[in-house]
Amino acid sequence: MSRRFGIAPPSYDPAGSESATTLPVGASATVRAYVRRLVRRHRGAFAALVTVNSLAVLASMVGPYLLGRIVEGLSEGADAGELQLGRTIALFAVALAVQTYFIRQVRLRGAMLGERMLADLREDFLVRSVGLPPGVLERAGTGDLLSRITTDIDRLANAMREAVPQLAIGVVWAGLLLGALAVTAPPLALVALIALPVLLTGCRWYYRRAPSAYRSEAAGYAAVAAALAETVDAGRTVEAHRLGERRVRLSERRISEWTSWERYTLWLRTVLFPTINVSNALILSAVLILGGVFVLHGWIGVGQLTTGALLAQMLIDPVGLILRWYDELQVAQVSLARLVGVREIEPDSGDGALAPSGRDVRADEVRFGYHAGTDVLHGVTMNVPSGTRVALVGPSGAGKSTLGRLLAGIYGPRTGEVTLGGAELARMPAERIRQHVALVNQEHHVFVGSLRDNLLLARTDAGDPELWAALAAVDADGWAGALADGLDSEVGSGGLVVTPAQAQQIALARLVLADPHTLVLDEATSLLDPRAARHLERSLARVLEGRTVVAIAHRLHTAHDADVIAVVEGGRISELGSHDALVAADGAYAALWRSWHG
Ligand SMILES: Nc1ncnc2c1ncn2[C@@H]1O[C@H](COP(=O)(O)OP(=O)(O)OP(=O)(O)O)[C@@H](O)[C@H]1O
Repeated sequence: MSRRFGIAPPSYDPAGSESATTLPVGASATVRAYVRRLVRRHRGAFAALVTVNSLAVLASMVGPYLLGRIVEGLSEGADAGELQLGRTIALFAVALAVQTYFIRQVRLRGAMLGERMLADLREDFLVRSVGLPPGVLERAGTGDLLSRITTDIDRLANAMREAVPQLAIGVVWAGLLLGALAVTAPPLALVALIALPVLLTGCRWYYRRAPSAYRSEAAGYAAVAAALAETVDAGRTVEAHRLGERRVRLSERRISEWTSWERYTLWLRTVLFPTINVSNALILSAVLILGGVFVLHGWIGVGQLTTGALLAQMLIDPVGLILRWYDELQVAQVSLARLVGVREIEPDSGDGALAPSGRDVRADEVRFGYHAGTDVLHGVTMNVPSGTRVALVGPSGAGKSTLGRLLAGIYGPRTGEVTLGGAELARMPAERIRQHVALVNQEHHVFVGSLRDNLLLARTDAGDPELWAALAAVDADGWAGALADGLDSEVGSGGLVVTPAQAQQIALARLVLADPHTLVLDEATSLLDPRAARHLERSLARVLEGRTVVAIAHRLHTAHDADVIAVVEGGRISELGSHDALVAADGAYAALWRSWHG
């Protein structure tokens, strides 16, 4: 290992301490299978690239071959006439022109192949990420997925555009040169291979350490940037608490961790590059020295030696190309594994035949946790009959939102079941669940597009009268009607800037259109001004009318109005009953009510 000589890798590994990703990372076998499929899909383009590349390499061999013939002729005492110098020069010029043409073709086709593979990869990945089950994304958070879509795709873009085509070119190039060497002077081909063990040993040593070291170096740099950015962002707090010195020490520690990885990767390169140079020198000197000996013994001609030496010299370029891009490919492999990992998540399918026969929602002995081994809900059983209003109350972190998401079918329970009209939600296709149950939370995103597009998301077949009716139901027909382009008005970033209250109305209008009979309401701890909030509550009340509502109540007056209140404490339902019954029972809810009311 590297501890035996040179610099040992730093003991602190920032790559290892990055927050654990919750989306899976593809196993090596899966990544290899994906690459094989990708190559197979583009086999025609690969074959064309190999063909034009071979033609370019073959044309490049004409020069050494012609020079070898001249040297051979001279050594046999031929005169200028016999050497046909004019014809040789013309042939050389033609070969050069052909080579130039095909090299251009190689570049063009290489770039096109790279772009096509990249487009395929992007498409594969994006299609799959859009189809991820909502629970998976909720659990993993969008950060991990976003970093895969941005950083990992960027890293792969470089590999696809350059590394894959260049590696294919390098391998074909080196192979053809070695083949030509074997045909011209078989003993010289063997001699050229003398350098191989040196090269392979050096590369093996380097590539075993380099990928993880570069990852750690990159993570170390990210940690430096994060520490500095945080210090600047939190400037006032740092000042107020006199944290300056502590922040400087933290930055210094991060910088020293990063530079120790920089030093380590530099050390790796200081071993690799000389190894490559030594192998190159070894190839050429072995061919020249041993080739000279072979000529003296008469085993090969001096012309063969000339051609052989030139071909051996030409080998340096493709070998350099292979090593350079192999390095790049190692880094890309890590990103590819992260992308392929997303493809491994089972898409949300569900049992198409499963349909609810009723509107009652039931949770039965439900246990659920976000991480293996730690449950957030510990055996919750509750019944939400159609048309009732249930309020979930309890301390922060008790599991109210989690229970709400299970009742809305976003997550499936670890054990136990949640059913709607007797049908298990976890086995129902997401599309069908959405027709019956909706989760309403505080996020009211307005997508870039027309107001109509934003509303149609909820029900693609709705006509304009229905859209206007939905807007009227949430009190939004006034401002929407005043827009110059009506439903065609562009909203979202770049278009009309809608106020937070209007965004909430658009979200509620979508809900009216989707018309689910059951709503799980993760109550908005509204950041709106009181007038807008009152306005919105009126609209919301109209939307809720006649539906089953499970409200996660952050304000107790929501609970007061509910038919049934469930007190959630430590992942269990500790009390269940109407407001009056629970106040009379004088338990946890009564205490909460008194403290809030008092
Ligand atoms: N996406 C998530 N990933 C991991 N843990 C989570 C996630 N969401 C919630 N938790 C954890 O589950 C527990 C219950 O959280 P939950 O949000 O359901 O509680 P809550 O009663 O709704 O709290 P609050 O009133 O503060 O929203 C908490 O310990 C919380 O940290």
